[in-house]
Amino acid sequence: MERIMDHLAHERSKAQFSVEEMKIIWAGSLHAFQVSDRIARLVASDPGFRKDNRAVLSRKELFKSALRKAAYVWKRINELALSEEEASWLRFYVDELAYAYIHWGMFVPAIKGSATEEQQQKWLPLANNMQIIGTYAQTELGHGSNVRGLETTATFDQETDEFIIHSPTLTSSKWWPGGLGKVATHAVVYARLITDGQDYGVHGFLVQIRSLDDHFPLPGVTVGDIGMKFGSGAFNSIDNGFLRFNHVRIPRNQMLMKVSRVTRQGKYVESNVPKQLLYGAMVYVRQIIVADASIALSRAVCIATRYSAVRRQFGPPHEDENGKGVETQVIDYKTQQSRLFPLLASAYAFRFVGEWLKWLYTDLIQKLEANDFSTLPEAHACTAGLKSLTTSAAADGIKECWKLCGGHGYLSSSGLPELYAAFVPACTYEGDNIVLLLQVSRFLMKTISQLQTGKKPIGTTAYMAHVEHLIQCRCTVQKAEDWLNPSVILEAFEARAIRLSVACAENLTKFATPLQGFSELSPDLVEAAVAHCQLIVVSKFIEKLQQNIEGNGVKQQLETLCNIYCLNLIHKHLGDFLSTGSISPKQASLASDQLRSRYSKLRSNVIALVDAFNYTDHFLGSVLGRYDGNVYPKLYEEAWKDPLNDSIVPDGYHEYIQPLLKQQLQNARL
Ligand SMILES: CCCCCCCCCCCCCCCCCCCCCCCC(=O)SCCNC(=O)CCNC(=O)[C@H](O)C(C)(C)COP(=O)(O)OP(=O)(O)OC[C@H]1O[C@@H](n2cnc3c(N)ncnc32)[C@H](O)[C@@H]1OP(=O)(O)O
Ligand SMILES: Cc1cc2nc3c(=O)[nH]c(=O)nc-3n(C[C@H](O)[C@H](O)[C@H](O)COP(=O)(O)OP(=O)(O)OC[C@H]3O[C@@H](n4cnc5c(N)ncnc54)[C@H](O)[C@@H]3O)c2cc1C
Repeated sequence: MERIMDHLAHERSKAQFSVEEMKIIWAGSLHAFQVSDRIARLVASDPGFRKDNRAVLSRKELFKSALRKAAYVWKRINELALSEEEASWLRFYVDELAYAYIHWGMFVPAIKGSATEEQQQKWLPLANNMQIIGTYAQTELGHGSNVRGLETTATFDQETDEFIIHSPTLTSSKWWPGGLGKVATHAVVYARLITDGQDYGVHGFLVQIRSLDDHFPLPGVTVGDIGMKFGSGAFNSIDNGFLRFNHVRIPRNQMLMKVSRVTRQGKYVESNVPKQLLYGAMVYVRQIIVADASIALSRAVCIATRYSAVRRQFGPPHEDENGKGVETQVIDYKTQQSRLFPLLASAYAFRFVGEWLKWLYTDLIQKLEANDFSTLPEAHACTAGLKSLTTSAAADGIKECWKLCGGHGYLSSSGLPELYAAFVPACTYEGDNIVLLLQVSRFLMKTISQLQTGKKPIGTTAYMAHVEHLIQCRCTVQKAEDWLNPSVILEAFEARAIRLSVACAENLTKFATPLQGFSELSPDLVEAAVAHCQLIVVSKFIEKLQQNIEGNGVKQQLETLCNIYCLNLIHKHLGDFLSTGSISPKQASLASDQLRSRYSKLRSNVIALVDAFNYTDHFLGSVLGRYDGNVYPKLYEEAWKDPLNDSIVPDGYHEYIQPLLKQQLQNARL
């Protein structure tokens, strides 16, 4: 036991940089670090936030436990008079999916984004004080991705000055909204607005669904939970629900009227803001999900890295720091490094691109407030594309981390199965990842077509202004070290991205209609979108390194991580880089050489690099990822806690095992 604890300490002593300074870089600022650190410790030390028994709870127990915790979170926020920032950190570190995620993450932002000032003044105080609990009811049984295909209707009745909300078909039943099944009192419901016999498409409406007195559904409302979801724990603590309306009436002023409104006379009036603002809550949540992807991936990587340093298998006998003969740490196998280190680099890359995306979103909001809508298409493309890219990579990465931990990774106590089950739906919710990439490709094709009109591309598409150069340039790498030059990397990624996009644009012209072309070429368009999004991540990582980065050795570690992130992408997408002529086969081979050498350079720092995430053992929730590396005794201890071990002889022995054994014995005697 002692040896293992010493082992991680020895790993930490090998770090070539200041972990404390890296913690600040990871958190985003000294202030963010201090607040998050304080709240993380507060949560970890409070027995009310225990979560180690989640995997063995039944659905009902799990749900009730999540309700208790959500109420306790609210109590502590008020008792401690936490600021909004501190409250968000508290919810984050409690790490229990509950209705509050949708209430704060979607219901409140939907009101902020789509309601008029007057409506906000009425509804936001109620929501902010949790006097009402809200959900975001968009998806239906028959349509999720295709929002324009939603079937729920909101028909204006001029006589009573009300909307009649109705579910005309089974497929129009709302299906999936979180917190809807058993908790929410109100919902932002997306429905087709019909007035004067005309259908004006999907709009948002604020609808009360349960009584504030006895919590029963209001007349005309049928509501319930959609059932168990993948994995133990994970999303089963939340009540994703179904909802049907039978001619439910709401006052006219509960239509969210920022984008358009219906007058007392039933006239439909559009305002001067783009109708896409109706989808504003989705843009908001997508940028949060990118931040969440870096968190989820970094948790898994932290677990797999610490465990890989503790675990020993095979190998020529080595001497450890105390001169004892030991087997090889699995982290020293090159295959383990080539699977794990790019994931560590991705966690950092996604953290930085998430930080940038948060800035882009804040900038968008400021512009929208000044009636400047010019950056909305780019913000939509970036949030959609990066949400897709980072969640797909993080979900795959978590699964890889579980395999990197061998058999023990499959145990609930490793924390990895639940982390995977809780995170993988991020590839679907808030927009299916493929559908979102197709949105990005549409944006790219539009940008390319506008190049011919002389319109200058801006922001993340600014590189497209150099299309002529990027289409014919040749990568200058001649030796492995040349791959450490950020401008060489950037140009290779820009060339690959634009060449894939231009090829799609050219191929699209060969079809009878753009629609047919888009459909036939959609796999290619998705690849072009991925290349563009990877370029964004690469360029934001490189930009981060150009900032003033303090701390002993911190910048050097980030440079190594950046190199690994980029070179591994080249390695993984070699087909793209070679087929577009962005690099040559010889340069690809030099990139692989450089990648191997970066792994060796990173090796002695990896434990410190995961320590820099500053995750408490409570938050990690993993025996394999414990800070002290004391894995084996704790695994044994955890095993004893399983309810099956409550009794020596299992329940069911007398009914099913004993008679069987006796029968065999009798048969043998006969
Ligand atoms: C120390 C460490 C530090 C840590 C830092 C901080 C950590 C923070 C961590 C936080 C943790 C929080 C964890 C969060 C986890 C959350 C938990 C659970 C949450 C679950 C929520 C799930 C909720 C949902 O799923 S809600 C339902 C979402 N549904 C969808 O997304 C549907 C997808 N479909 C669509 O979006 C559209 O319908 C679309 C775009 C596919 C269809 O488009 P289409 O072109 O057919 O139609 P139009 O609608 O007509 O579009 C025309 C036009 O508009 C443009 N456009 C489309 N969408 C948008 C938009 N959103 N914004 C702007 N513009 C848009 C489109 O591109 C077209 O443009 P053109 O120019 O005409 O081409
Ligand atoms: C855990 C969880 C929580 C959720 N929470 C909420 C919530 O709070 N509120 C809410 O309203 N919704 C919620 N949802 C619903 C979610 O937003 C939708 O499931 C999501 O938008 C995907 O839509 P879909 O299910 O219709 O998938 P579909 O669109 O039916 O996708 C099925 C397949 O078809 C493919 N496909 C679809 N369209 C195209 C296309 N045009 N081109 C190419 N391929 C295509 C997809 O890539 C996918 O492979 C939640 C979902 C989950 C899993």
